[in-house]
Amino acid sequence: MCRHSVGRPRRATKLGRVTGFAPGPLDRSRRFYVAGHRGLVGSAIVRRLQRAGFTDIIGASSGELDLRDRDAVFRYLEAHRPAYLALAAAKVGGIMANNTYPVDFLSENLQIQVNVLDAARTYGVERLIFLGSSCIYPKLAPQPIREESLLTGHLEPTNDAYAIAKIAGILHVQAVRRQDGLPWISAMPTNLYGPGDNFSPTGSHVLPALIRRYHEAVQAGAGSVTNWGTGTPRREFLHVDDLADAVLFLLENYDGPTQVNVGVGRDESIAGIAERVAHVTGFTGETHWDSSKPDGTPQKVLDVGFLESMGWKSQIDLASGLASTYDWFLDHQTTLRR
Ligand SMILES: NC(=O)C1=CN([C@@H]2O[C@H](COP(=O)(O)OP(=O)(O)OC[C@H]3O[C@@H](n4cnc5c(N)ncnc54)[C@H](OP(=O)(O)O)[C@@H]3O)[C@@H](O)[C@H]2O)C=CC1
Ligand SMILES: C[C@H]1O[C@H](OP(=O)(O)OP(=O)(O)OC[C@H]2O[C@@H](n3cnc4c(=O)[nH]c(N)nc43)[C@H](O)[C@@H]2O)[C@@H](O)[C@@H](O)C1=O
Repeated sequence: MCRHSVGRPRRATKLGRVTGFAPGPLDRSRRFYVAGHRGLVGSAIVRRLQRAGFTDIIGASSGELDLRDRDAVFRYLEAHRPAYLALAAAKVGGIMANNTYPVDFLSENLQIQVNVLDAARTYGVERLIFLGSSCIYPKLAPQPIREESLLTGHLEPTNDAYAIAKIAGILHVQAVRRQDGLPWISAMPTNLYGPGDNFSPTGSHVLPALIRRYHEAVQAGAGSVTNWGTGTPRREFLHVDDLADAVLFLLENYDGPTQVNVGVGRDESIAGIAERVAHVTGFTGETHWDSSKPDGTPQKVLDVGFLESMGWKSQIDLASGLASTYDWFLDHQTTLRR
């Protein structure tokens, strides 16, 4: 097994932030593997890396490389030997998909993570970022949610299986840091949206679902739409291009065991979000709520103080992000991936 130690000795602070050690810029000519490069997040990371001048970015679709296949993953890493890796491949879905298929969300994500992280360790990936999700935090964590809230309470039942897989990923990265001294890190994004999202009516997250629903209502001349739940839960939304920027920022500026929250630090009710989407799509009818569908966690907004203390802040406000995502949806309606 290859064991690479990168950088000078480190000293951890309370949040695990490292003092006296700066990871520094990544070498733009070295190979960067973006696992999940066709997804919402992976494709945004590729765009960000290209803009930053990376010249050797690799990826493989799930058809070309099923990351649940351990032998295939090891063969891929052995053949390609990336220096850097962003793990943005996962089984991902909204509240209904998570609630309906918990075994798939637990099992597939554990397999993908364990295979990729083990192979990356074996073949000496020097810098790696693992992506989790804000659902790793307890359902009733104090808001805004700080990184220290991890493992302090019960999870939201609609996504507990997915959350457990993601928590295992965080621990996996921390264990590699402890055992091998590699400067691998984890980031926990809040709810994301943007170009390349999954707009499936049943499988997607709320924003793409509402964009499609309101758009189709306008097209059909419908007088009302019905959304899931009560509309009272509160969520925070980060544009995926901001997340991709944070991913590169963290790889170049952060080296610590604590998973880093990535968000905007502001939330809004789902009913408020629905009003925004109605406005963007030009829908003027009524909105109804189907309370037989799950609300999920009542509120989820991240404390982003840790990331902001390092010098990063989100740039894309929800109004303009929503407008550009709707434009993207209009341009890609006929070629949506789901
Ligand atoms: N979307 C969101 O709101 C949030 C996402 N995240 C995290 O970001 C990461 C990426 O999510 P997102 O981009 O939204 O998800 P997407 O569903 O858009 O993309 C997931 C990607 O994973 C790949 N993938 C899935 N299963 C396999 C497999 N068995 N083998 C190979 N590749 C596979 C897919 O490849 P292919 O296209 O080739 O099939 C796809 O490109 C996840 O870790 C997720 O937890 C975190 C917080 C919020
Ligand atoms: C990112 C995050 O995403 C999921 O958790 P979630 O935050 O609950 O995400 P969601 O976007 O699916 O729903 C947010 C809220 O919106 C309401 N809602 C209304 N109408 C629709 C609707 O049509 N579709 C959806 N999906 N939700 C709707 C819905 O009832 C809920 O109250 C998990 O996958 C979790 O694992 C995870 O990581």
